[in-house]
Amino acid sequence: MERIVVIGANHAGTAAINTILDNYKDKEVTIFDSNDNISFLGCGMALWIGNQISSSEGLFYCSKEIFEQKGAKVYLETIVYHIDFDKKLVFATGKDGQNYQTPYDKLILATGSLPIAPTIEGTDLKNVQYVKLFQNAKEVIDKLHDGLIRNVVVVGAGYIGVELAEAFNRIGKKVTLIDTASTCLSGYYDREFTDIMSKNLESHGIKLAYEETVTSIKGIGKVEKIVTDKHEYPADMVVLGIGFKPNSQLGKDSLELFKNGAYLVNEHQQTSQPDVYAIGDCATVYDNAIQKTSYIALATNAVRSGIVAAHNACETPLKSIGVQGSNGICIWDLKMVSTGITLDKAKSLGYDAVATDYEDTQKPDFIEHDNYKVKIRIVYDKKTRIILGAQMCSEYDISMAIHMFSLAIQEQVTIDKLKLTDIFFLPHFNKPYNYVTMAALMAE
Ligand SMILES: Cc1cc2nc3c(=O)[nH]c(=O)nc-3n(C[C@H](O)[C@H](O)[C@H](O)COP(=O)(O)OP(=O)(O)OC[C@H]3O[C@@H](n4cnc5c(N)ncnc54)[C@H](O)[C@@H]3O)c2cc1C
Ligand SMILES: NC(=O)c1ccc[n+]([C@@H]2O[C@H](COP(=O)([O-])OP(=O)(O)OC[C@H]3O[C@@H](n4cnc5c(N)ncnc54)[C@H](O)[C@@H]3O)[C@@H](O)[C@H]2O)c1
Repeated sequence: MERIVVIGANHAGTAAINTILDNYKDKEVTIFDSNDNISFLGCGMALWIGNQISSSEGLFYCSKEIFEQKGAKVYLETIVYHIDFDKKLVFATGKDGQNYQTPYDKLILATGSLPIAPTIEGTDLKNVQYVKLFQNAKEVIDKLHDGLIRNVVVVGAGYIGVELAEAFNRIGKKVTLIDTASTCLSGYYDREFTDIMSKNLESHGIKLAYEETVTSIKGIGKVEKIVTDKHEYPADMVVLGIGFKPNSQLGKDSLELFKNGAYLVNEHQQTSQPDVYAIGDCATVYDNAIQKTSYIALATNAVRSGIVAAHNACETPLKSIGVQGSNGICIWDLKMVSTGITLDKAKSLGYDAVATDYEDTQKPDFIEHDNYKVKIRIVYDKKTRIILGAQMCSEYDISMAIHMFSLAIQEQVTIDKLKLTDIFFLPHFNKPYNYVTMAALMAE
């Protein structure tokens, strides 16, 4: 029986494991994960902290028991500390001290990512929190319950930072949001969109501290304030959300790596050793927007790469079709979605890129209720006309529309082709001259 070992059983690992166990009954699957839980949806953390959901119960969709019922051997709270890639052996130690030396025919690395730690004084103080694991969220919530936390400073105004700033504000904390960049969500949207989010955050009382670099975190035993190159802010809790780095410790000396340290994989999710696959946040993706290998840490990418690796590891050839980094955020009533690259990023990468913008209400004016404004930007290459990215925001749920742009980028569709694309009309949903068509028609 072919032996498949999977290291890491969160989103990427879970997708790979379920695909193997559900489709290939003739495989012996062994799973190691250092954590005591599987499949925690980090996206629920802000909802849980902000009291928008009553408990964390629904934030898991798989378990050790489910894998075991399907026939896998599962070792949780067991750290893999070494892999002998020549002898094809995985070395691990359990919480109880038990040692494992497990041979494999195929190995799937799903070790994910780690939060980036800033190299500043004070990160070891009490109440300086990273927010990645279920345990991190629980610790934050337990501390919030003791009533002594009033001022929360969130460092990093990316997706985690903005979502958590809202969550802390919702439960009555005084929140300061710091970023070195000149705006929030700068990796995902152009300024025309991020300004709307900044206004949204400010209007709810969140203090924005952009273009500031944290120089130290101060306190005696526990955090008391945070110092930047421009100001000081009182802080009873500091949350660090300045991005993820791939966790490629186990294979860094044996496998080829991308410039940020992620395992470099091909379209079959194979690393530089053909029997070793890497998936999710520890691996690269192929970014269709820029037609290059890249790194985009998202649960959706993790799941898809897990499915691809599982089939290939089980001798069913399957190619990854690449990703566009499609993403979304909802802060209070403001929904923002994007895919591909922003105009800023396109220009910085050397594209002769331009954007076409349009703003309108979602539905005809005679629809008097729930008829919100929608703002759209489509970024495209002036020479090739190929769509490079799209951004949308509204109080209306426009999220599904971004998927069309995701597919358009994947398939290298031009802005001109979009002009006359068949988009249906019904007043309950949209206008005959809808904003997607209008934005495309107005392209230079
Ligand atoms: C607060 C928050 C909100 C998020 N919201 C979203 C969202 O809304 N949408 C979205 O698409 N993405 C979101 N993400 C990102 C998403 O969670 C990650 O992209 C996803 O978790 C990646 O999955 P993964 O399985 O590749 O890696 P990870 O989730 O990092 O899992 C890696 C697993 O490997 C195990 N492991 C690591 N090293 C070892 C070892 N040596 N031995 C044994 N086990 C090991 C770890 O215990 C872990 O279980 C969010 C992340 C956070 C933190
Ligand atoms: N809604 C979602 O889809 C969602 C939600 C949460 C997280 N995620 C994903 O999880 C991953 C991690 O999220 P994240 O928010 O940590 O990363 P991110 O890349 O979204 O944001 C990091 C932010 O930190 C800032 N930054 C970097 N160094 C800094 C420093 N020294 N001081 C202050 N600011 C600094 C950056 O300018 C950026 O705004 C991302 O890939 C993200 O897309 C997605």
